[in-house]
Order: sequence, then structure tokens, then C-alpha cells
Amino acid sequence: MSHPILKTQDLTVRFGGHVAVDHISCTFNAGELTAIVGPNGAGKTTYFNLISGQIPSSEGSVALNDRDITRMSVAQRTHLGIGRAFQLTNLFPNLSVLENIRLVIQSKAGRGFNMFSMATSHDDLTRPAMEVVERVRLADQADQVVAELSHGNQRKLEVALLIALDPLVYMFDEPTAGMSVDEAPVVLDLIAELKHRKDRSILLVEHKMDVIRTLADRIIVLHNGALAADGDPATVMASDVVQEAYMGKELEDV
Ligand SMILES: Nc1ncnc2c1ncn2[C@@H]1O[C@H](COP(=O)(O)OP(=O)(O)OP(=O)(O)O)[C@@H](O)[C@H]1O
Repeated sequence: MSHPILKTQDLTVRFGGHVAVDHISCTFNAGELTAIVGPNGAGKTTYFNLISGQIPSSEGSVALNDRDITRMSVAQRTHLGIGRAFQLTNLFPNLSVLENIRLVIQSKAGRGFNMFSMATSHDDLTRPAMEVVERVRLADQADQVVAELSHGNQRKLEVALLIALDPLVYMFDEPTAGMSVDEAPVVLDLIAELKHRKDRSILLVEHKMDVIRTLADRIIVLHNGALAADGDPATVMASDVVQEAYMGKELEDV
């Protein structure tokens, strides 16, 4: 049964006189992938930043499994189960793909986040890390230093790190941006696989209509920082608010 995992209540942030996120109250359920859409400047990234703790809110609250996390740091939120892809990238650009994933697994296992404690004998960490590497089809790059990866493979690594972390709330911000048509399906398949985890909630900021159509169970629309629509994809996409909000803007295919 789907249950609420993440809740924002009247979540608001002001930059000077500008209200970038305006009293957004929304609940995100387990087993649900919610696409967050809206025109440029609508507040999508800022809403993400408030949920993951990148910026403090001016008003309102964020709760994870009914626990108030509004004043917690990014690290505390990550520990409790908020997982945002980019937070984890380039942790150690001079370490290999496998080593980076192993560090996340090590930290998740409660053994601290200490790269100096790494040793090849840590088979119990290397094996699950290698499984993740294979799952995201980075096996050929497992020993490659992260800084030298192609853009597409760096994006795959973002997803890999998140899978290794296995948070309660997966947050993806345009996960296939800048990827080639050959590379994007791997990432989309991985996100689709995550949907089988019925005890997790997935949030996805996305402009590409085909991606939304394939993955979303629900769409919320932000407009001028406020929640303008919320519902199943077919209903929301056909709504006046979406048609008016975009009017030939960047949401592809509307
Ligand atoms: N740190 C900041 N200081 C001042 N204004 C900001 C700051 N961050 C965001 N804004 C403003 O808040 C509004 C929302 O921006 P945000 O980046 O969240 O929109 P978005 O929906 O993610 O847009 P895009 O699709 O272009 O990424 C914009 O008007 C932006 O200029």
C-alpha cells in the first residue's frame, strides 16, 4: 500500500522581495514517481534545494516519514533518506568509479566515509559496488578515474551513487540532460527499475515529455513558485494551467 514518505507544508523561500517557492504543500507517496514540471524560473530547482537542504526555507516545513527535517543539514537529510543525485557527484574525482561507489556503500554500512580506510580486501564492499557498476553498465569504466569519464558516464555514475545509497526519496534533476540518444535509455531504464521498489518515492524534475510520459505516475506543475496543478499525467497535461503555462515554451511536445 502506498503511504506518504515526504511532505512539504507551506514551504516557502524568498530572495529579497522575490518569492521563488510560494507556500507549496505537497505529499509524496511510496511507490510513486512524481514528475515536477513548470516553465523556466517556475521554482523547480529551488523546491528541490529546499527539500534536500541546499538552502534554508523562509517559512513552512519539510517532513520525512513524519519527522521534521526542516532545519537539518544536507548531510543529516542524506543520512535519514533524502537522496539527490548531484549531491553525490564528484565526491572524489581522482578516485575510480568503483572506489566512489564503494565509499557510498561503506558510509551507508555505517563504517564512516573514510577513503583512507579503503583496501582491496574489503570484498564485502567491493562485491555490492561491482553489482551497482554492472547494473548501470559502467563495468568497462570501473577502474577509470571519475574526472576522466565522459559526460554521459558521469551522469550514469550519479545514478549509480544514488542506487548505492538507496535512499527513501530519490531526487533526479533532468537525469538525461546532455546525454546522447544511445546513453539516455540506460538511465531511464534504471529509474524505471527503481519504481518497482514500492517503499521508495521518486521525484523527477524533467522537461522532456517522452521521459515524463514513460515514467511519471503523477505530475505536479509549478508556476511562479506556486503549486499550479497536481494529478495523474493525462489529466494534468490536458489541463488549462499546463497549456497556458507553456504556450510553446520548453516542455517538449506539449
Ligand atoms: N539564490 C537565488 N537568489 C536569488 N534568486 C534566485 C536564487 N535561486 C533562484 N532564484 C530565482 O528563483 C526563481 C526560481 O528559480 P529556479 O531555478 O528554481 O527555477 P526552475 O523552475 O528550476 O527553472 P529552470 O527550469 O530554468 O531550471 C527564478 O526567478 C530565479 O531567478
